[in-house]
Amino acid sequence: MANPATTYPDPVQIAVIGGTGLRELPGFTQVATLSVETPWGRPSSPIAILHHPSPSSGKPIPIAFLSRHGLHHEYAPHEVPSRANIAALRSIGVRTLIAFSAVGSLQEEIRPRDFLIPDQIIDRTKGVRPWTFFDGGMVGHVGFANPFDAAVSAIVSKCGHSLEGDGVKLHDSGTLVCMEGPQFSTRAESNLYRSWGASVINMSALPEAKLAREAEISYQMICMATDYDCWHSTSESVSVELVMSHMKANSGNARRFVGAVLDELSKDEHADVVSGGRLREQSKYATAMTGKEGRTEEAVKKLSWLFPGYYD
Ligand SMILES: CSC[C@H]1O[C@H](OP(=O)(O)O)[C@H](O)[C@@H]1O
Ligand SMILES: Nc1ncnc2[nH]cnc12
Repeated sequence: MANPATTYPDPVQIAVIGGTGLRELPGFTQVATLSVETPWGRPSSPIAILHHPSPSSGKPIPIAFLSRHGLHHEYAPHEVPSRANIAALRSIGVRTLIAFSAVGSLQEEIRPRDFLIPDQIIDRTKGVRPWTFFDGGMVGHVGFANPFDAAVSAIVSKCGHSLEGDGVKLHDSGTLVCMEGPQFSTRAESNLYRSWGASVINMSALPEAKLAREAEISYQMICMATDYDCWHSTSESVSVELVMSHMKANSGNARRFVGAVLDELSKDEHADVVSGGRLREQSKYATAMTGKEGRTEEAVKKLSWLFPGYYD
């Protein structure tokens, strides 16, 4: 499209964050490109609004697409402006977020090019990434025992299995280690994570998943293994070349998988799941602990941008 619109009139409930090797979703009609400025700065890329026909009603369903590392992969994992990304998505109405990630495998049976839907995360980031919206005069605590959304995960899982036999191999659960990077792990670290029973490793799930939870957005990551990290005795250790070669070779399957998930989420029968009702107003109560006298004007202003009406 030569000149897509710069505004979109309706709330956009579903979004995809594309990671390494998945910087766009071809095959959809792009109807708008939004540049959103948030109190936490600008997102890592403009937000593309894509139209996707609902398989149940035929109605066009809007999908937001954001590129985690920027349009040209210019943001390292620790530089990704996750607060701006999540705030911008929430501000346009997003309540369900599918995040894609290239990961290293920590288990023999999770082979390069296999997909995995994680259900747990171990945080190995180093506290250098801003990781909460609730600071500077508004304290808030949200539950994170289950970092991913079980209802969305069940839908993603069904879609992945429907593509099996067609080149897609899916693992339904697993623990994801999110490390700081940008350097890859040492062999001792890789073996330590294996001894903890972890399944896969990346540098991107956090703070993205935590911020999505604070912003009341149901979040599920789809991982695609691109290497055996550096623990495997017979495989070559992870490198950018190795990651990109598997990503490139399997990008058709990755896109088909995400497309199938969007097809399914766009069905009327999932309207409740997609609208994120389970988390609605969670953050209003999570932040109610700071008395009005203790709140700073700046924190209230920023959080009121994210949650209009919560602090009136
Ligand atoms: C290029 S290898 C390391 C890089 O790949 C993954 O990116 P993403 O999660 O955005 O697909 C990993 O998390 C690292 O950022
Ligand atoms: N081995 C690895 N470690 C961290 N992030 C990755 N992304 C892809 N492979 C990875």
